[in-house]
Amino acid sequence: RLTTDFYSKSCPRFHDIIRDTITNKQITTPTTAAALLRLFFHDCFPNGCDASVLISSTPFNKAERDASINLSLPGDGFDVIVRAKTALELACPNTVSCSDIISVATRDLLVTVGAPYYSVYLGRRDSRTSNSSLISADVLPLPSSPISKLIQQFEARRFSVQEMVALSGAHSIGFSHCKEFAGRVTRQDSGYNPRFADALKKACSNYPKDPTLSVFNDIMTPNKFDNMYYQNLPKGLGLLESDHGLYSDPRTRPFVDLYAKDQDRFFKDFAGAMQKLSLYGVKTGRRGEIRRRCDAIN
Ligand code: HEM
Ligand SMILES: [Ca+2]
Repeated sequence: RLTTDFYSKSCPRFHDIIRDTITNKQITTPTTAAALLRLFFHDCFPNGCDASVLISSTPFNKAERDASINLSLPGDGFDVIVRAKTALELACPNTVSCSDIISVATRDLLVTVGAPYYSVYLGRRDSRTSNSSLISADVLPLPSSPISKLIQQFEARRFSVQEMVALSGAHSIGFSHCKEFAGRVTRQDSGYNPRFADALKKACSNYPKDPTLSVFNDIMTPNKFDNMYYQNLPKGLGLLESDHGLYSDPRTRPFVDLYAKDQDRFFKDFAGAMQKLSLYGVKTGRRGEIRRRCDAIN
């Protein structure tokens, strides 16, 4: 029941306003694209794309964004949505949902860093709840999880093994904090390229004292969305254990090889999987609301 032209009458400048907002933000803060992409994943994957991750906690409710796995979600992802919502409320009050804004802003930011375009269907409504306890029941993938567990988590949401590998291409941009992979750096059987392991040891040597230390997910082309992520994996240049696992496991490796060789195929499959992710568990009609502010239920 969602349509691509949902706001064409009620808010004709919808797409222009989002594009202006994300362009300004990405120029001043080039980490925004990766920040919002991860935020979008953490909104959609647990309970559907309903902007539940944007809700702030109150004295009576600990919200999703304060679940421990979400504490590292970068502020710039939240900020770009606040900016777009503010501009859209001025142009078309009480009309555009926060979940539609996240979906389109993510797509538009991805395009600015070189990712393929895909249409985003619109008409989502926003959740009326957000509860951190839902997130702690490990519904989001952990870098230390075995590939079998990751496959299960994606298949439980009707994403195939191939779609999981394509979506993991998101790690073509952005960075990870040292604590997410530091344990792997000192292991002999880590699968890291030895020179890469040495560089990581150096980069992270002070991480217990400085938890902000982080490393690019794709050391070769960190700010460009491309298939380099897959080319890195066979060389031992995958940063997270879960990245490396996609290459070492026979169920996922054929897709890593495919995408490493064929960027067009990767782009086609990534675009399809992102469109599918953006439709996962969406709420329409009375199951949701158009939030007036993205960080609070009406
Ligand atoms: C397959 C299982 C996955 C695991 C285990 C995983 C895990 C992680 C971890 C631990 C980080 C580092 C976070 C930090 O230190 O701040 C990260 C970063 C990131 N993840 Fe994933 N992720 C997975 C799949 C995905 C998917 C499907 C997407 C999007 C479609 C995604 C998008 C991102 C992005 C864009 C970043 C960089 C964030 C930034 O630079 O601010 N990840 N991921
Ligand atoms: Ca959600």
